[in-house]
This record gives sequence, C-alpha cells and structure tokens, in this order.
Amino acid sequence: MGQTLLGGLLRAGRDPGSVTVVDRRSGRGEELRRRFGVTVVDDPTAVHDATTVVLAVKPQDLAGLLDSLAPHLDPEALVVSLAAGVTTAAIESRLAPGTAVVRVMPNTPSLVDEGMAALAAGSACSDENLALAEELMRSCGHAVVLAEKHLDAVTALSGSGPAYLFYVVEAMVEAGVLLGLPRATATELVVQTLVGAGAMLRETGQHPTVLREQVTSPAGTTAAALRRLDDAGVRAAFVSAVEAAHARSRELSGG
Ligand SMILES: NC(=O)C1=CN([C@@H]2O[C@H](COP(=O)(O)OP(=O)(O)OC[C@H]3O[C@@H](n4cnc5c(N)ncnc54)[C@H](OP(=O)(O)O)[C@@H]3O)[C@@H](O)[C@H]2O)C=CC1
Ligand SMILES: O=C(O)[C@@H]1CCC=N1
Repeated sequence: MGQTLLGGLLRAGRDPGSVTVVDRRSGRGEELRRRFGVTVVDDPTAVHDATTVVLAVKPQDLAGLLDSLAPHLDPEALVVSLAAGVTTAAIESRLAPGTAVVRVMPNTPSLVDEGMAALAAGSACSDENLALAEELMRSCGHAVVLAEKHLDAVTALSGSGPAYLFYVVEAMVEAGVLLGLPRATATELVVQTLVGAGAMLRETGQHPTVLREQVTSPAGTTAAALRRLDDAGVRAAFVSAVEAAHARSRELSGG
C-alpha cells in the first residue's frame, strides 16, 4: 500500500527529491530508487527532518515502529497512518503529546488513481494538517473526511472491498471457462463488464437496484441466474463478510 501511495504522489507531481522511504529490506531499496527516483534508507532515524511521516506497515508492526520513530520525530511533524484498525488514540499514546495524527483507510485502486480513502483526525490535528493529508490522498483518487468511529466500517467496505470484487471476477471467469470460453476471452468479457457496470453506477447516478432491473428481462436469463444467487444466500454472505471484516478491524485496534 505504501508503494501504491508513493506512485500516486509522484504522478500527481510531487518532487521525488522531497520524498524519503524508510525500508528495512535492503534488497528492495535499489528497485525503489530506480523506479521512483526517491531516496531510500533503512534507518528509521531519517524521519528527524520530515514534515509529514506516512506509516504503511502492518497493524501488528505499528507499535514497534512508533517506538523506534518517536524519539526522532519533529514534534511539528504530521503523522499519517494507513494501518487498519489502529486508532489515532493508540498512535498518539506512543508519540510526544500534541503530535498531529491522521488515520487513513485507502484502497488499492489508488494504483490507477481510482482510490477511495477515508480520513479521520486525531485529537491534536489542525484543519491545516487534515487538509494536507486529504491532498496527499487525493493525489491518487477520492477522499472523504469522517468521524473516526466510522473507520472500521470503511475498512470493511472500501478498504477490503476491491478483494471482494476481484473474488467475484475470479468466479465469473471460471464459470466462463466451464462453459467452454478460452480463459483470455472470459477474462476480457468479465473485466470489461465490471468496468462498464462501475462506470454506469458513477455516471448515471442511478440506484443499483434500478440498473439491475434494467438487465433483468421477464422470464429471461438474468432472472434465472439471480434466483440461484438468492437461493445460495450470496447477498447475506456479502453482508456477513463485511461484518467479519469490521470485527477484525476492531480486533486489530486492540493489538
Ligand atoms: N493492502 C491493502 O489493500 C490495504 C492496506 N492497508 C494498510 O496498509 C498497511 C500495509 O499493508 P500492506 O501494504 O498490505 O502490507 P505489506 O506487508 O505488503 O507491507 C508492509 C511493509 O512494511 C514493511 N515494514 C514492516 N515493518 C517495518 C519497519 N519497522 N520499517 C520499515 N518497513 C517496515 C514491510 O517490510 P517486509 O516486507 O520486510 O516485512 C512491508 O514491506 C497495513 O497497515 C494495512 O492495514 C490499508 C488499506 C488497504
Ligand atoms: O486486509 C487488510 O487487513 C487490509 C486492510 C484493508 C485492506 N487490506
């Protein structure tokens, strides 16, 4: 996710010379340097002169990372965390009092500048800090500011959401192959159908129920398929899956 966001920032015109990546795996540094033209170091004390620090490690690694960064952070620096589940209060508790923290939940379509991110401000975060974090996230897609109590739901919906849609695409491609289509053809059909359906949702502004009804001819093929999906409890399974992601995000906040 960190690399995805880095790519978005640079595409949006940020000077690579102004960005330092702290990466503990030395083998990857050369590739990042070559690909993005940024400075790559393995020493976390490099944050000492940073005005904005983006944390893109797994939630389980965040506490240890914060402890190693805290003594070196400029007290005026803005800290932006991408970690699922970890609250701004938990982050603040490991940093100097008054440190500005923003919690962000991005998603992987940021890779193609179609990301959806939600941001929540910590207790010492000014409007200016929040606007800066929002600008960072808008460099690779959409961004909304929400109360922090909603961030676990955002994580479950748009954070993990691309995986649910890729899962549906995988299943549909397999179905096409089962019906005798070459895999490449099935993939092209399904991918463009997903992109087209997404564009219709965005550009018509119509409710998905209306768009689904337009596809569903009386006594036709779609009605036969949707009946099977309902029989298999697919709609309920999606709701339950999102609930499970929400619960897991809340669990990670305890970590
Ligand atoms: N993937 C996604 O779709 C989304 C992820 N997120 C959040 O983004 C964060 C990263 O997730 P993701 O990119 O999937 O995870 P990855 O494991 O792919 O990336 C985490 C990276 O952090 C590095 N790292 C760990 N500890 C340190 C450290 N102390 N110093 C420097 N680098 C370190 C890891 O290095 P190494 O490879 O050596 O372990 C790894 O490259 C998570 O908190 C996740 O919740 C948020 C929204 C969406
Ligand atoms: O699976 C995860 O935990 C991360 C957070 C949201 C998407 N990926």
